[in-house]
Amino acid sequence: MKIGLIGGGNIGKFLLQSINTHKLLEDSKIIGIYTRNPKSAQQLAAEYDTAVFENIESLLQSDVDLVVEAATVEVVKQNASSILSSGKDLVLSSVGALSDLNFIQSLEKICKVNGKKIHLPSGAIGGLDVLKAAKSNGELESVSIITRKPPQALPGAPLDKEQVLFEGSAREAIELFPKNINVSIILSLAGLGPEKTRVKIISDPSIKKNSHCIEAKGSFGDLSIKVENDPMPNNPKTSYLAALSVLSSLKNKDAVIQVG
Ligand SMILES: NC(=O)C1=CN([C@@H]2O[C@H](COP(=O)(O)OP(=O)(O)OC[C@H]3O[C@@H](n4cnc5c(N)ncnc54)[C@H](OP(=O)(O)O)[C@@H]3O)[C@@H](O)[C@H]2O)C=CC1
Ligand SMILES: O=C([O-])CC(=O)C(=O)O
Repeated sequence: MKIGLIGGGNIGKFLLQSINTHKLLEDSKIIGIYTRNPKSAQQLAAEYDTAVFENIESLLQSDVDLVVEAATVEVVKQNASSILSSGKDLVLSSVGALSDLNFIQSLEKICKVNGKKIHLPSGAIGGLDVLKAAKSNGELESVSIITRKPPQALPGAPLDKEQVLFEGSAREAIELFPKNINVSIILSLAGLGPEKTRVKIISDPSIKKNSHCIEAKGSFGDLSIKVENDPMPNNPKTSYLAALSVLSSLKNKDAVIQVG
């Protein structure tokens, strides 16, 4: 599989290392990278044996089979349609871009017309399998997530005391914290949607890990799950698990035996 990568930050570099250097994905290679800063694209290309796409247009015209986005919510909003229309599958890190039902429906249409797929990794959380099963008979009643991060990972957080920075719906949360709460949107997509998914974001100077506590109720019973994530070394906003989940999506996307 020929992969094109957008974004050369934490997740992008992790994928370059895992796929191009350590060859963890059989018969696959990241053949080119597009990122905002051309200098850093050149450096990454030299270090990880890949090419540079000067712009999105050249990525679209290339022969990559699949594009992995590891950039921003905005990049997905601007480019997802043209990537799928150009005949490439898409794997998203910035799943927060899919908080708008109309946008999802328009992408779905493009996928159907072009025979393409969008893969949404579970990111920095777990429990999506439970929510999908629980809502299959329409009897999932409530879903919430409490995200707790160190203040260095959150915009506008005080360094000296714990503070609730946000409480509301997943739709509002991703508008205000697009780099921090993509998890609430993947949770919404598996469960009750972005209006009905309750979110609390807490800045906590006493912790080093990014934790996500998910609770759900329905006719199945109760779910309570806590993930305590080590952050990526260079970006405390991003949990290591988020990067691993993108690699896992790539590994499993064509598996003949699907788990979960
Ligand atoms: N689903 C989930 O659970 C999680 C999702 N995420 C999301 O995944 C995405 C990637 O995360 P991470 O790797 O940590 O982020 P980083 O900030 O480390 O890297 C982002 C990369 O995207 C590039 N970029 C920014 N804007 C553009 C643009 N307009 N066009 C092209 N490239 C651009 C940046 O370039 P430059 O270096 O020039 O700024 C940088 O290389 C983020 O949106 C993040 O919020 C993160 C964690 C969990
Ligand atoms: O990495 C995390 O713990 C969560 C995160 O940043 C996001 O969902 O955007």
